[in-house]
Amino acid sequence: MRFLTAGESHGPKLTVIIEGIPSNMKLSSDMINKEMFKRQGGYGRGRRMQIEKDTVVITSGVRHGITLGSPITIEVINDDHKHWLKIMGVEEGEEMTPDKRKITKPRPGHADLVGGMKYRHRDLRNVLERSSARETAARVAVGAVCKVLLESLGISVYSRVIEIGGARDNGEYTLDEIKKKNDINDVRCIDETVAQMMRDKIDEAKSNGDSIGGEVQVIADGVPVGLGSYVQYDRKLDGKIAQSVISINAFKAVGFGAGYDMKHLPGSKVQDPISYKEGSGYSRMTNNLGGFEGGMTNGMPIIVNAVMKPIPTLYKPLQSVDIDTKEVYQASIERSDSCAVPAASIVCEHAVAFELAKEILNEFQSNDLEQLKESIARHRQAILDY
Ligand SMILES: Cc1cc2nc3c(=O)[nH]c(=O)nc-3n(C[C@H](O)[C@H](O)[C@H](O)COP(=O)(O)O)c2cc1C
Ligand SMILES: C=C(O[C@@H]1CC(C(=O)O)=C[C@@H](OP(=O)(O)O)[C@H]1O)C(=O)O
Repeated sequence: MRFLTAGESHGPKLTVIIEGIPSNMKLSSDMINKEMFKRQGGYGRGRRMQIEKDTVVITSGVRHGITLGSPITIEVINDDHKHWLKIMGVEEGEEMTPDKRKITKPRPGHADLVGGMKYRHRDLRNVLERSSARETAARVAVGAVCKVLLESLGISVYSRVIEIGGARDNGEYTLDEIKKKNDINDVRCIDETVAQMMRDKIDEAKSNGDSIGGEVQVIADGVPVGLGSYVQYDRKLDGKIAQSVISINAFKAVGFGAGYDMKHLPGSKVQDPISYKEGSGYSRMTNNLGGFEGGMTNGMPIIVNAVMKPIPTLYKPLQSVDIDTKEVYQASIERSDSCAVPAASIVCEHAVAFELAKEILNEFQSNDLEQLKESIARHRQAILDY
């Protein structure tokens, strides 16, 4: 399975083509929209999210609510586009007046300056339009399709926010609690007291003209044993997931299970002892490794923790240099998110869902959904019998 997204942040729409989803799977725009809605929300987002109503249109690969096995095309309209017609210059006969409208002031922490140098753009809007995290809406649409597939195979993927700007939810929860409570509030944090501390941190950053980041957690449950492989570096599934997560705008660190804490723990507190029970087979007595051994899933829930940096665009000006005049200036802005960690946790969840679905479709016969289910059921049985 593969996908490609296209579209500028303030262009008419985002488009994504997904190839490789099996035939005969139920799929509707509503199934995707419920995930899109979750990404759009979240405490700390800026005015843009009040303009957009992220709903998808499926324009290929589905008939009468059933996938055909052919490429699925999904479109997400940018409602904000109507305010940017002249600047985007996509209207028939619409002339650009580059001198007035071009962006020559790169924002620190964005792709602006390096992107301009690399693609030889003197108008940095040509970089920022595509480097914007608007693209993550398309990635959630893909992940939503993957989640429908995974659910039909008994695999659930969900996420929550663990920390924002130092306010951390250290609660120990069962998988069931996390699954049930992962959408309880606008910061996606299970502990209500910590959730309020997170909102306060966001408000504080905003009123200081600053921004904050945080940490999210994605969990995947019901994953078959043995996805990924130790035999070649680029077949290790934890590596693929890490790449996918770090490719999300502003994600700077990723860990599995005890992750970053492993640096100060002894081996006896990190490796997960193996147990065996007639009828349910092998298991691990703990899950410090987050469901991976040797780049392969070991049957324990996959636990991915990831850190998002603070939003780079700040109301409090940061120094930069104009690429035309070479003059130093203080970058200021009109609108931006001050924290997008809750929204980004949804993006992360969908990135992991994509990697899992892709790996499964790679590993098992999968032209048609029933064929895939049978193939996975046989595999699960063989693992039990081992
Ligand atoms: C959901 C989401 C929303 C974001 N919103 C903004 C924003 O409003 N303003 C901003 O400057 N950066 C925002 N970002 C982060 C930038 O897109 C990102 O930092 C930038 O493209 C540079 O990429 P890098 O941080 O991965 O190097 C957002 C990221 C995500 C995931
Ligand atoms: C549009 C989205 O996020 C945008 C990501 C973003 C950035 O620089 O990454 C900047 C902001 O856009 P604008 O400059 O239009 O206000 C965010 O709103 C979205 O998440 O759908």
